[in-house]
Amino acid sequence: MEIVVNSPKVKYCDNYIETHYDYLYTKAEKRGNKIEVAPVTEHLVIRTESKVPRVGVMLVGWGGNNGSTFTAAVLANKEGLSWQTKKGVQKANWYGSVTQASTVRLGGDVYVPLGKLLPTVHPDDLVIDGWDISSANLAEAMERAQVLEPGLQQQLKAKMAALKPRPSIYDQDFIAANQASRADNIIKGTKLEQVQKICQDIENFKKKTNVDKVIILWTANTERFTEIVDGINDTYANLKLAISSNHPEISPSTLFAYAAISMKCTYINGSPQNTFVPGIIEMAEKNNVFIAGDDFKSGQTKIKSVLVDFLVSAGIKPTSIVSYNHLGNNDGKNLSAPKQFRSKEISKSNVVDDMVDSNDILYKPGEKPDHVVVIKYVPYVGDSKRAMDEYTSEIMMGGLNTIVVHNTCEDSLLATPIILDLIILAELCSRIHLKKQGQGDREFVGFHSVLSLLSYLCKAPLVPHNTPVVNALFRQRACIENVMKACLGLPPDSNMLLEHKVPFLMKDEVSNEPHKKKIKIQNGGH
Ligand SMILES: NC(=O)c1ccc[n+]([C@@H]2O[C@H](COP(=O)([O-])OP(=O)(O)OC[C@H]3O[C@@H](n4cnc5c(N)ncnc54)[C@H](O)[C@@H]3O)[C@@H](O)[C@H]2O)c1
Ligand SMILES: O=P([O-])([O-])O[C@@H]1[C@@H](O)[C@H](O)[C@@H](O)[C@H](O)[C@@H]1O
Repeated sequence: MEIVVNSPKVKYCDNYIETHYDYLYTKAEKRGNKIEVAPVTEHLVIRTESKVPRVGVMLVGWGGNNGSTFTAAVLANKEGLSWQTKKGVQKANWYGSVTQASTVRLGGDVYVPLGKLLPTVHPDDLVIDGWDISSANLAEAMERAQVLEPGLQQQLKAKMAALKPRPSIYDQDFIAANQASRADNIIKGTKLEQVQKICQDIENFKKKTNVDKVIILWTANTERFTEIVDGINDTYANLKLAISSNHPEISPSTLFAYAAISMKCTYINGSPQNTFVPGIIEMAEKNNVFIAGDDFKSGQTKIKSVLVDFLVSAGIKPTSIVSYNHLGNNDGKNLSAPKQFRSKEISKSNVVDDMVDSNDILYKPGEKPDHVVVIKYVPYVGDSKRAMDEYTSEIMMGGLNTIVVHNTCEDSLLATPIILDLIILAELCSRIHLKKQGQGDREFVGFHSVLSLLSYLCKAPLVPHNTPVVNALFRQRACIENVMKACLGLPPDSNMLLEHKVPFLMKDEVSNEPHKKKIKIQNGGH
């Protein structure tokens, strides 16, 4: 299925799609008791390279529940596998992926898969590799994860067994002590030597697979937060020196990010820790490399960013949010340690700030709902995360409304499609370049290195300095959809549907006779 835009503003060239796009937005400023508002139009030229490269993905934590499940899902979908379950035959699919299983309205009642709006990497074509502190091969990891049905695992076993994670950087100071028993596959040496080895691994992977681009994604365990120390990790130069001097406060995830950026590879953080210390952000900006994160937005938080948005935008005041969950996978085991839980608690707690701050009718300055996050490790339930949420809100005249949500799922089957979308959308963004119209031979430029367009997929979106954090889920999704439409010269869906409301815009013009309501009078009723 091919989308062809009929517009003088859209040019289909051999290697790219080019559009002349008027980007409209509004500037508003409070001045005393006045608010000054001005519509702004930026006349842009947007160029999207249409040749999709051969993409390699290197997962840090490849042998984990998410890493092994993602790899199995790519193979199972590529081979069109199906397997017997107690409810019948199940076929491989990408449910939960916004690029593969969600649609966007092009116009009228025509909907297309979001991932088909522009040329994007096909999941079947991804080449996967990675690192793990555990030496288990991917078949052993898949079995250990207890996520996928045996009928599927059996079909994948041989191929997965051939995949072996590369030795990784292990630092017991950053993840829970209970992870030490897994650490039998580590790179010895100083931090600089470890970074150099990671760079060699990336180079080796590129040569072995002949991929055009490599994206590196952290799906390893949650680390404790790194302390931001002036002179150590506060600038790119200091970070470089700190690594050379083997400073203990440089985490494995920051070392991976440093290596990735050194190799010009996009780096994505699927966990909540602050991998992106200021020195890394400066390094990414100076090297014009994408970084994105933090912490996959997969389940309980995703629902929260919809429910609170609904409540606040409906003028209802959430006053207490209690998010409890328990799970029994290794992620849960790692999070049972206080410092690692604290990283997750932070990323799960800030997700309502933008919605609360948007409504000063409900909330006084600085006022927030009570918000509690609880995570418990219960080995027996494995990857089947049980989440229970209670939302208490004030409604009018002193009324209270309490919403309780119970949500059970295989956590890794929620995170795996998020990993796919992060990879596909990050790669697409690397092929989009813009400039202002009328700038002649001025260079096209790409998005800012901090790829906030991926916020939809992250609990704690990393954004460029001094720019707003958006957590409301459908605003985040609209950002992705509308940027992709802009690359086709198409306007955002305003949802006004005036073509169905204003007679002279309606397809079959209707008479302007006032609409006579037929009111049935029954029993002389009033
Ligand atoms: N729904 C979800 O599963 C979900 C949602 C949001 C975030 N996350 C985050 O994703 C990450 C992975 O989740 P998971 O369920 O796959 O966990 P997991 O424990 O099953 O997998 C993590 C893997 O990372 C490995 N590892 C740990 N430190 C490493 C290092 N320094 N280098 C390389 N490998 C290392 C471990 O050996 C393990 O195999 C966690 O940080 C988790 O908090 C998961
Ligand atoms: O994405 P989400 O469901 O809000 O949050 C999840 C937590 O509830 C879970 O305890 C943790 O193990 C997962 O890594 C994930 O972060």
